[in-house]
This record gives sequence, C-alpha cells and structure tokens, in this order.
Amino acid sequence: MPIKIPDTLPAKEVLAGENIFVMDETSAYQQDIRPLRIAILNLMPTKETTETQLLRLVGNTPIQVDIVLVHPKSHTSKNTSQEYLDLFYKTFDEIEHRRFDGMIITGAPVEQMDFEDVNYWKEIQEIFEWTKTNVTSTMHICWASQAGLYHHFGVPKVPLDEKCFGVFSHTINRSNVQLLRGFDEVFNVPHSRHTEVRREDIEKNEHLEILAESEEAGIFLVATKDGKQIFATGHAEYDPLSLKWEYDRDAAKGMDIALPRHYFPNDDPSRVPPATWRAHANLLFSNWLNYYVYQETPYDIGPQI
Ligand SMILES: CC(=O)SCCNC(=O)CCNC(=O)[C@H](O)C(C)(C)COP(=O)(O)OP(=O)(O)OC[C@H]1O[C@@H](n2cnc3c(N)ncnc32)[C@H](O)[C@@H]1OP(=O)(O)O
Ligand SMILES: N[C@@H](CCO)C(=O)O
Repeated sequence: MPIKIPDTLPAKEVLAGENIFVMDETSAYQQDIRPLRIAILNLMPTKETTETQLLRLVGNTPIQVDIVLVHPKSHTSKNTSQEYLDLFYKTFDEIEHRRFDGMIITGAPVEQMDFEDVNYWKEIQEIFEWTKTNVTSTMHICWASQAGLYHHFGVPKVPLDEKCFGVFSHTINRSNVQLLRGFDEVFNVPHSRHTEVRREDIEKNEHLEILAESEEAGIFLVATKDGKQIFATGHAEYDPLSLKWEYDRDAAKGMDIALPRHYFPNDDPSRVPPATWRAHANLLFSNWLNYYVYQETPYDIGPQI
C-alpha cells in the first residue's frame, strides 16, 4: 500500500526516485476503497493445486479480494470432476457481462501443440479479446503467456532443444518498474516448459517491454507499456515441491528427463529442495494487485454480479 505524506515533504522526492510508492495527500483523500474482483481462468489439469498456489499469493494483501474461478466450457476435463467444476467454477458465458479489476490466466500442459489444436483455442481467443474491455489488468502465466503474446501480438512460441526445467536466476531489465518494486537485483523463479518466446520477436513490438529475464531460462516477464497485460513465462506460484513432483512423475513414466537445474541440494533428488523464490513470488503478485489493478481500476467498474 502507498504511504501518504504531505505533498511538500523532502522525503517524497527521494522515495519516488527509489521507486517507492508515495501518494500525495490530495490523491489519498480522493481514493475510495472497495474489494477487488479477480477472475482466475484455471487451465491446469491439477486444478486444486493451482487454486491453492494462486490464492496463497493473491491473499497476501491488505485489500479484500473476491475471487471467481473460471474453466473453459469447450474442454471436457479428464482430471477434474464435473461436480467439482459445477460447485466452484463458472464458465465464460456466465461472466462475460461482468467487469473485473484483474484476471489471472494459468499455464496448461498443451505447449507442444499448435495453438489452433488446443480444443479451447477459439474460446480463449474470445476471452483474450474480452479482457481488453472488461478487465483492468490481466496476468498470463506460462502457456497462457505464450498464447496471449501470440494472440495479441503475433509473437510465436518456439520449441526448445531441451526442456527449460529448474530454478533460474533472473535480472531486472528496466529500472523503476512498479511491477518489480522492492525486488532484489537478482532473483529466482522456477521454469518448466518445452518452448520459449524470443527477445527479437518481442522487441519488434512497440507496445511490449521485457521487464526481467534470465541468462539460462530466457525471457521471463513481459508487459504492455500500459500495464494492462502481463506475461510471465515462469511459475513463480509453484510450491517448493512442484518441480520434484513433475520430475518424479516423468521419471516414473520412464521418460528421459533431466534433473531440474539449481534445485535439489548437490543435484541429489533424494534431498529436500529449498524454496528460493517465494519472497519474490509474493512481491510480484502484491505489486501487480496494488499498482496495476487497485491503483488503476475505476471505483465504479460496472456490472460485478
Ligand atoms: C507450459 C505450462 O504452462 S506448464 C503448466 C502445465 N503443467 C501441468 O499441468 C503440470 C501438471 N499436469 C500433469 O502433470 C499432467 O497433465 C497430468 C498428470 C495431470 C495428466 O497427464 P496425462 O494423463 O499424461 O495427460 P491427459 O491426457 O490426462 O491430459 C492432460 C491435460 O492436457 C490438457 N489437454 C490434453 N489435450 C488437450 C487438447 N487437445 N486441448 C486442450 N487441452 C488438452 C488438458 O488440460 C488435460 O487435462 P484436463 O482434461 O484434466 O484439463
Ligand atoms: N510444467 C509442465 C511442462 C509444460 O507442459 C510439466 O512438466 O508438467
């Protein structure tokens, strides 16, 4: 949350120069507060795990957040029962008349397919278009970041020779970016994907900015200059053991899977991997909710129910 100080206090200029959010008294008195409405389009087969991971991060804020879970109607889920979806989820046609302050679109295990072969591709394209008018800021994770960059900006996803799998060190590309407020100069994020988006394809587009990347894992964080769309190619939300679970799953299937990099102590899969990205995951989501959602969204947003 911003600090409210007198408009003329000298610290205001110093803190603003350090990318600390200072709100002058005049704006503070004009600000109204209401709960934020966030929709989560959950494309993961492991729905309960992903819900928990994202809610843990979105809940780390002093602002009340109302969550609406959404699943694609045009996909029949193998791994989640219809009863569960009926109980906790809505479909796009049930929410498209509403407006949301924020939306999160998750990863999906379909990245090796062409976008057009994903059975909910038409539906998700409709949702992508709808977010432009009905959502203040949308956060796209992993596959959704590739799908969103392709749909909105024609950025292709490119197959990797080897799965990008592990916990990688990242650096910040631009200074004074609100999404990265409070970040260390070097920070970790897990990645788990067989495809990537390339710097040259993003740089071609004047609306996009690369905010953070990794020497080993490539592009991590891209945003539109107006902050309405955020694309994160990694899984900041992953639990400490998510990569171990994926590794064990693939090893049990007899797949030729390399150990996640920079993860198990001494690369020994029998040892417990420490989480080294949790603090920055929390910061990423609370910065997004604060600066890109709460500070930007209108008080009277329109239909909410
Ligand atoms: C790049 C990223 O975004 S990473 C995020 C993705 N990572 C994960 O989902 C990790 C967890 N998932 C898994 O480990 C596996 O998908 C499992 C264990 C849940 C299931 O694996 P399998 O049994 O081998 O595959 P299965 O045939 O059931 O399909 C798995 C999922 O692929 C997706 N899928 C497969 N084919 C299609 C298709 N044509 N169109 C759309 N989705 C598809 C679905 O999400 C499906 O699960 P769901 O029906 O429950 O939603
Ligand atoms: N994170 C995924 C890979 C991308 O589909 C997995 O290993 O399950």
